[in-house]
Amino acid sequence: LFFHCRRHETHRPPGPPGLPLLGNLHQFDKSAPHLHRWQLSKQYGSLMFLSFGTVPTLVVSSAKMAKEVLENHDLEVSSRPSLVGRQKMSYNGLDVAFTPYVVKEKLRLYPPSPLLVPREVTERCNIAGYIIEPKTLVFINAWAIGRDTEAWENPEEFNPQRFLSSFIDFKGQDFELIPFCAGRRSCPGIHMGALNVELPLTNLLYTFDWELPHGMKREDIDTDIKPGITTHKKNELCLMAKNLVL
Ligand code: HEM
Repeated sequence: LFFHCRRHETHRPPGPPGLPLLGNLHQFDKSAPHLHRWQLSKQYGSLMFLSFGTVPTLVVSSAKMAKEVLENHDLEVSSRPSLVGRQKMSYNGLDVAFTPYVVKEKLRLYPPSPLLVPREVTERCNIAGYIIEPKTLVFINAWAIGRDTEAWENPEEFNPQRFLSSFIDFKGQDFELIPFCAGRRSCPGIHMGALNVELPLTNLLYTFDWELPHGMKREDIDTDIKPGITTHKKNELCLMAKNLVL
């Protein structure tokens, strides 16, 4: 078994060294895994190898590599590990502001599921020259891809206007914006999900004028998120609804 593992190690993408049996589990940051893996990917590259105990894991952190995995290797990387079967998805997008551009910008910077839903490799495949073995878990880090400096200008800036002069959409064709992922296992509820964000939000904004509570300034609004599989605001945003438009 030892030699078997060593032989495959030479074909693996780069990644932080791990401990015997534990792999990289001891380095696992439960509170913000997408941030931790994004930081690691800056050191080890946008196709990075981790071991969670005995489970081999790939982390994809750039638009280019997401295209390679989800388009060129869509078939081999389209299974699901059984552990995620009952994960709940969140459709709460009510912390975003107006118009589809803003929805897109929100989905870029705060994807509802930052590490998307893990996949499992079923067939041995070559990704970017590396040999990836069956049973490897694949995480596509949508959080990192939304901040990919090769794909986005000033990626950390919340600037919905960037979509006014661009055709980039979240339908799974443009790999720099994949909150619903892409390929044959992408979200079948994409249209319902997007409408559930856009319609309530549009109605709320059309019907009321909104103000910050007395004494609160724009700069006081924080965008921190709670640790978890899906994105929830850490601190609630309280707004005052005024002037009902009849
Ligand atoms: C803003 C709302 C939503 C977001 C961001 C979202 C995101 C996702 C993501 C990232 C995946 C994994 C896709 C992949 O691995 O390629 C997924 C899968 C899935 N989603 Fe959604 N989703 C949303 C709403 C919905 C809704 C409204 C439904 C159903 C009415 C739905 C049903 C599903 C199902 C059944 C899968 C599993 C598909 C498969 O494994 O083949 N989603 N979703």
